[in-house]
Amino acid sequence: MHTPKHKIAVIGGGSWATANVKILTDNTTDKEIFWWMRNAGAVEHIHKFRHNPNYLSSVEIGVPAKNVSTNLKAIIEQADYLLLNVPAAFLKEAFTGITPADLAGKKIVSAIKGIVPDENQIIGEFLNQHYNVPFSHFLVISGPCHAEEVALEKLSYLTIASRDTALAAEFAGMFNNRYIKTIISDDIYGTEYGAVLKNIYAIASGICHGVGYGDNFQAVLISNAIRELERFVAAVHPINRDIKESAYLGDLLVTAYSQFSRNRTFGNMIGKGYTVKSAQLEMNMIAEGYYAVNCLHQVNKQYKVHMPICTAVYAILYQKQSPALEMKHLAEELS
Ligand SMILES: NC(=O)C1=CN([C@@H]2O[C@H](COP(=O)(O)OP(=O)(O)OC[C@H]3O[C@@H](n4cnc5c(N)ncnc54)[C@H](OP(=O)(O)O)[C@@H]3O)[C@@H](O)[C@H]2O)C=CC1
Ligand SMILES: O=C(CO)COP(=O)(O)O
Repeated sequence: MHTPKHKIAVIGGGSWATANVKILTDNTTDKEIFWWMRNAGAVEHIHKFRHNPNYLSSVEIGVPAKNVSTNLKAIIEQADYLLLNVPAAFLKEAFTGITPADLAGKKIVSAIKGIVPDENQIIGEFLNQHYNVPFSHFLVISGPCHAEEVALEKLSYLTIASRDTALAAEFAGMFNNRYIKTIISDDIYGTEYGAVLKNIYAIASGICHGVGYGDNFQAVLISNAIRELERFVAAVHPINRDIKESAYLGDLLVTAYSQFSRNRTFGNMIGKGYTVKSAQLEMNMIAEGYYAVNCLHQVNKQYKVHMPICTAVYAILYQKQSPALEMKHLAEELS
């Protein structure tokens, strides 16, 4: 019987997990794909109809039915690579019952763009400290890429970062395909934090739009956002990086401007006067920046970086400050 060279388990059942299953399937190198999600009804639907009923439902699923399951431990056991797509706020819950021994020797790729609440850790730090995952086995996937455009096979560029760039290149070889190009990086901290921050700036962008600012102001907001992002990642992990690369600036631009962005959509609703709860219910998808801005507020107590945009978003979402007034104050600070 043929034994595939690599076995990759996609963990999570939302839009990005579904897009990643498609990307991996459309790469034709020798590998076996497994897929875990918590929703038993969705698993049953995929077994029968080969489509995820709840997210990117047009995508045909090429993973064999026997490899799609709600049993996380069993899925992890069979794989050598785990590709994490569970929103950061629910990662601890998803990993209930999983031990460091279960993850021993696994190579773990995070496609999550968030911070684990309460721990206030990005995913690499969280897995390292709570599950003994060595950084040499940890990779990050990021860059400007919306799941909806993957479903349409629109050309996209994703950055794969790891301290071990040979490992990043190995994974890239199983991931790139005719519409996905991959870029290799060794900047895991900058890549993770850059993705976390751009979600918060996309919320700010949506709020500005919601309260009535136009394209002219939004351009100034985003110019300031990239400088704020650069200051923060330089404080956390000072290396020589070009902030104009697509994993940083590119992801900020797509999220701040795209019609597909969950974070921008959420911010727009807040700007228009929705409460956080009603905006979340209306969207039915996860805006990571909402959780992240609270965690970042805690993390930045240590670094004390000047972050007026994050501070304004925090004040609006967590201190019930008026979006219009906060944006008016922020506008006085921008240049
Ligand atoms: N969508 C995109 O284009 C991209 C997303 N990402 C990142 O991927 C990650 C996943 O986001 P995405 O796929 O978009 O999310 P979606 O909003 O599409 O899906 C949300 C996922 O979270 C699960 N979920 C919701 N509530 C809970 C809960 N209380 N406990 C456990 N799980 C829950 C849902 O499970 P269920 O369906 O069972 O409720 C579903 O699988 C995020 O970090 C995001 O930033 C990164 C790049 C692009
Ligand atoms: O990370 C993304 C695009 O690169 C997705 O952003 P949203 O979660 O705001 O849709």
